[in-house]
Amino acid sequence: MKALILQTQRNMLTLVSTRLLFFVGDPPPLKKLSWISNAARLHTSLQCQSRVDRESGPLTLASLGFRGELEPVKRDKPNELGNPSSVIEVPKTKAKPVRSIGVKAVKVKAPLEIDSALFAAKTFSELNLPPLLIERLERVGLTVPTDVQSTAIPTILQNHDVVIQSYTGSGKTLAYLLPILSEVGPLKKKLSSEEETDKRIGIEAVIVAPSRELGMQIVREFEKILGPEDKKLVQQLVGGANKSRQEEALRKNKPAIVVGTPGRIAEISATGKLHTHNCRFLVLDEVDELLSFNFREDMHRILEHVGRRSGVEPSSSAKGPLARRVERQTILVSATVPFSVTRAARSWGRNPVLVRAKTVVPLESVPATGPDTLSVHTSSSTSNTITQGAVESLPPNLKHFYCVTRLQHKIDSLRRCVHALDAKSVIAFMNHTKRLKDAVFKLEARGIKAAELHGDLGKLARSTTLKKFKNGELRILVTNELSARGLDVSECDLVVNLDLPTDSIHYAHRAGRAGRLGRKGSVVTICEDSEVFVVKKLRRQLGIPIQACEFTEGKLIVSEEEETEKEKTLQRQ
Ligand SMILES: Nc1ncnc2c1ncn2[C@@H]1O[C@H](COP(=O)(O)OP(=O)(O)OP(=O)(O)O)[C@@H](O)[C@H]1O
Repeated sequence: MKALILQTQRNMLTLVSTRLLFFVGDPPPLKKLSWISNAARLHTSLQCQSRVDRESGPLTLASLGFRGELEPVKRDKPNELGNPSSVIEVPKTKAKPVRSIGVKAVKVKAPLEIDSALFAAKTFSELNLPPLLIERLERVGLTVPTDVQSTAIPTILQNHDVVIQSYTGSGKTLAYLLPILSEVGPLKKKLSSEEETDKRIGIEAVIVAPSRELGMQIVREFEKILGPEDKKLVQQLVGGANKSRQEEALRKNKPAIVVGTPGRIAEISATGKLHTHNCRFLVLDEVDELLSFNFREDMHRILEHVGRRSGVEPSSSAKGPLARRVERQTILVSATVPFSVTRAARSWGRNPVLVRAKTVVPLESVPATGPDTLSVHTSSSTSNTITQGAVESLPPNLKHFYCVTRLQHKIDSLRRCVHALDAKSVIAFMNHTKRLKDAVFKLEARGIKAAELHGDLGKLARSTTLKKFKNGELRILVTNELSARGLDVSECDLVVNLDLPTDSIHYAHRAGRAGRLGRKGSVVTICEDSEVFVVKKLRRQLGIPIQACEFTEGKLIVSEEEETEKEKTLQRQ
């Protein structure tokens, strides 16, 4: 009996520890228990290290380490950002202190004062980037940073662990890529000879993305700046590609930066062919997606083997390279930052800060409790708070519509929609992979060049289709959730939901494929009559106008909507 009780207690401890590893989601299913017990053992040692000292003062220019030339400008003069004052007042949050095992109770802080003029850089050269890097940026026509870049770059250069949240297509990739290139590789800042002799070996930056397409896109962004002469500094480690060739390239080229998908990075890391103990930067792009259950095991390996968490001393029992690990800077990026990300960032980083467009706030001033998903089935009383992130993830120039049609007429509605809006480059989202082919067939039969893109296709087919779409050889890309995250096709001017997204976060990421970097774009949801209530719920959750429309005689006609009593009541709740 005693043995049975002891065993039960042990099992319970294992489950509790595992939940704390990622601070997200529901407990894993029983079939994962063997992994869980290993993870729990590891976690027990980590838990002791996870308490980090937090500086108690507010985040100021000085705390970010900026020099005199960036001192605050006069308060009463409008600054270059158009703010009435040069100081951004971050409102006091109403969050209560959080108490959860493994996460330190969070104190609500007084309003912060951060100099916004600092983040109003008009050129990349004002951002303290090395001259060689500026030269390369100019060579490819990049001279003016976006808001999120002018905020994130100096913050990352000051070694802060950061969460970068900014709407889709606002340039988050360069926001972390440039500070990395100013510290790693041939374009970096010139170091003193003393520092230069302290040569590091192995990988210095690991960038993780949830899909091959996004991984490859990030690699291309690096290569664009590095040029043919230095492009071997970066190695892609995406799934679906030849693993032996990737391993060979690691051995031969000795890259300093790797970009890949969690599965492939974890796989090669487990073979001992990827040396990441000296890694200084760990970037999780689309972090909220990477925290999903699908990636847990691989992410766990990556988080444990890439450098050492900031503020955590190597454990006394660690031997060999483990004992000599370099402290890493953790950078988490997404247009949507649910509570799971805030919690994870607090646990993995030292004094992490949240960069949101033109502002920087300590993460501890941001609430970290609440549901992690924005399902359209959540009650409307909670939806207001939980969807704040989704609203901020939408590009301001997008127009949102919905049109009602019968299921069998959806493709016809899509054709009319494309013609009425004269859209040149369209991404149409569906939920079921098997139906994509049929939709493409119907579109082609109507004389529209279209192709399908989904995860069941081979790597070559995926990249060929994407290339054709980017080149303008295809007018409509019919796809599933695979393309909702990170895909950057600057010409895309229309996103169509042929099936409804599951929640407002998915709506936001799908919508964000259009209207990139300040361009105009439209999002049209084609739904059945019985689905209109879901669209209205999304509209309420996101706080954006999604107007009812129809397409008649080649024109988009926006209809006036009468709010029913029932809707008004729902809205008041
Ligand atoms: N400062 C800049 N000047 C000109 N173009 C830029 C600049 N910064 C980024 N871009 C371009 O803007 C496009 C969108 O950038 P990026 O893909 O990084 O956006 P994002 O915020 O990561 O979007 P998502 O959330 O959808 O992943 C890219 O084509 C990129 O090359």
